Amino acid sequence: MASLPVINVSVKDLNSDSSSWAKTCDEVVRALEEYGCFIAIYDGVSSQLHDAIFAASQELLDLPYEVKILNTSDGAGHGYFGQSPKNPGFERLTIEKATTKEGVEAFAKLMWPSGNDTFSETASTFVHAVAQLEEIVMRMVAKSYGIEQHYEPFLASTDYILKFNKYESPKGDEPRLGLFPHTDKSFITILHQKEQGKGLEIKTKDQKWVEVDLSPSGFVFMAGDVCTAWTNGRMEAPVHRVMMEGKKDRFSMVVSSYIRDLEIQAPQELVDEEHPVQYKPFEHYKYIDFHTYQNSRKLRNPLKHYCGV
Ligand SMILES: O=C(O)CCC(=O)C(=O)O
Ligand SMILES: [Fe+2]
Repeated sequence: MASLPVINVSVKDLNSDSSSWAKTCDEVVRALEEYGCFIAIYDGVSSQLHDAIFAASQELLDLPYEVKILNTSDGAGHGYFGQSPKNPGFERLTIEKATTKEGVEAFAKLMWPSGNDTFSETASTFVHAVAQLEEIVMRMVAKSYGIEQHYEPFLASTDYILKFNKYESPKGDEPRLGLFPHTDKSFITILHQKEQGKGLEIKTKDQKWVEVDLSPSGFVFMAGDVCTAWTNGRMEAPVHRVMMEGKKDRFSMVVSSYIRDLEIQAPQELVDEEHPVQYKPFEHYKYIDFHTYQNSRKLRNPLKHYCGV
């Protein structure tokens, strides 16, 4: 059975010599062009931080329902999700603007009226470390495509959201859908999981589901729809879902990036006769609004529908 490429992007290994860096750039681009994602091995999240973020997740998800539903969102369609008859056994809380002190502290205050410094510090350290992974990999992509000067402005205009996901194990012996198939509406999404095991599945270009057996040191690095548009279709956001099997609940952490203030448009370097422009320029948050308010879930390809040429 096919499996996703595994690529070491640990800072300590990459800095050692530049030929390994160039080789890793190639691997990253090839994986993202072929699968829209890969498994990154990354040393920026220590095992202590791994344990701390999942302890924080447990503490958060253990809060009473009346508290968790205070996590609302008026824009990006995130906020609390849970106890839905359509998607039983799935629960999620979301911190918006999670790389900012205000974002994390406002969330913590909502959940724990007198604040929760340990939680805030852990969430903040984790999201910064994962954002660093995104930057490392996207610099490789930008360098390989010769579009570094187009990537640079994104760095100052990126919002990160942090999601805490819980999937209950199925009641009987039958596997159960934990999260319906979708592509992410982000620029990039990075996924991390508490314990070794399966759950996440990725659809390949030949329409086969690949099970992702993720280790606690692995991160699934995934292109979102906005990356598809920006790379002029070279890196397609993969359709993915969660399937639950066995007796254990599954916990995952997801960091997604959103580009504000800038128009999303493929750089000229990625447009030529062989690669005519595929998407009209658009704003990321307007695309999110479209997704939130126009019920785009029914569409087979929301990005094409929204801004396809
Ligand atoms: O928990 C997972 O592995 C997948 C989550 C996901 O696809 C999402 O939050 O968009
Ligand atoms: Fe997703």
